[in-house]
Amino acid sequence: MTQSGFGGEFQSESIAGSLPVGRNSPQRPALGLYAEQLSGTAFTAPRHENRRSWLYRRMPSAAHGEYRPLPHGGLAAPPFADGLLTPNRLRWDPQPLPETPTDWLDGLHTLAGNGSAEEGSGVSIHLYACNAPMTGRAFSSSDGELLFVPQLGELAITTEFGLLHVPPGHVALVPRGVKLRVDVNGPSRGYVLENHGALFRLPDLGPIGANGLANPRDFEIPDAATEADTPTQLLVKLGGQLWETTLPQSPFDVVAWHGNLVPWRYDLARFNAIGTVSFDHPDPSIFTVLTSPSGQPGVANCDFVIFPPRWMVAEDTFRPPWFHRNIMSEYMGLISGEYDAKEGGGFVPGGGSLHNRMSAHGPDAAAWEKASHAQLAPMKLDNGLAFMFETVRPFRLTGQAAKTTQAGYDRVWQGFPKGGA
Ligand SMILES: O=C(O)Cc1cc(O)ccc1O
Ligand SMILES: [Fe+2]
Repeated sequence: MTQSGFGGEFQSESIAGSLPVGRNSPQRPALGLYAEQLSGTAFTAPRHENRRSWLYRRMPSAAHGEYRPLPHGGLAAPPFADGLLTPNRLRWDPQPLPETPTDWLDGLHTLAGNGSAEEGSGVSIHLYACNAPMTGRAFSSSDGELLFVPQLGELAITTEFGLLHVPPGHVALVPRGVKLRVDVNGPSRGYVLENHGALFRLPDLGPIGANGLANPRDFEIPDAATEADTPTQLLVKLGGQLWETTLPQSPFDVVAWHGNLVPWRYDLARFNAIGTVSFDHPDPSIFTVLTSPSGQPGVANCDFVIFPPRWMVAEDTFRPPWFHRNIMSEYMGLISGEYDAKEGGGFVPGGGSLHNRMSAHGPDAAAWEKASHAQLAPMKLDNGLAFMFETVRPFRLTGQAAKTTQAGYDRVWQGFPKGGA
């Protein structure tokens, strides 16, 4: 990957001279290629929000037959007509890995969602567990951009813009409508956040200054690459429903492209964590990697937040997350290691938890006990990488999610001694 940046103008050509210079749609593009625009925002979106790219390809995407609905079973898009909305604190074990060959798309199911994919608001949370490459098929979602958060196994995501290798500890984003194929080389598991709302961007830094958190130069952009022609089953998701059609050619036939709507990958180890050097536990917004604004100032449709390895130095402070009730809703996952608010077990890599709008949560009794009596020397938290999808709307669960919750999660907040005289 030769280019990096966030939201900038990029360009790539796999054959010299295939990218038009100084224009987008020449009368006859080089090599008999077809010029095609892909928009991520309305044509008339303000310039600082406007995202689109131009693709120069062997066959126009339009050259396909009728789509037919294809049952999948595990996928849905909000609003879920019968989705469970609950104030209960919920937690899930990691999904079991498949025992028979299962590719990424077959191993994908929707856990929760909010807003409306059709209205362009909210998010869906999908989980995947798979062990086989996607062979002879390609997928794209018309419902939203896809943020991949692998937990086990490296993903090789072939996209129309080129190839992304995404091991655990990295994340990747594929824009809405961009065709992709996910290949794996062993048991693989992870999380996918589908953003139905305003496109993810880097948060403003305010008084932090011009540098810090996720720095734009660390977002890596793929190089244009094409594949040999092979008949391909093309699957698109619209409103949670899969549709399929067969192409005589590979959809990964883009010889050159340019624009500011691109897939990228980001190594979470590059995140420059900022924290207190005096006292008190800062709000977790300090760890925002990406934000999708809701339209209301300062309120996110969705924030993608991480809890990376870092030094804890706060004096006279309860250092883990405090007890809280949050107007925003929090889905958390664990990529590796442990999470400092949960010392009592049960929140393990590949698992997840949900604390919906205003649900009381925070340290479990074991974490509270330990942190209340800990010697407050500077201490490196270096065993763990957790993340949070924090949204303005509460999550509704799919049927599959509601059926698979851990029993007895409420018990982690039992056994506190009563304070007061
Ligand atoms: O609930 C959680 O563990 C996530 C979280 C972490 C934190 O440091 C402060 C608030 C918060 O919701
Ligand atoms: Fe929380």
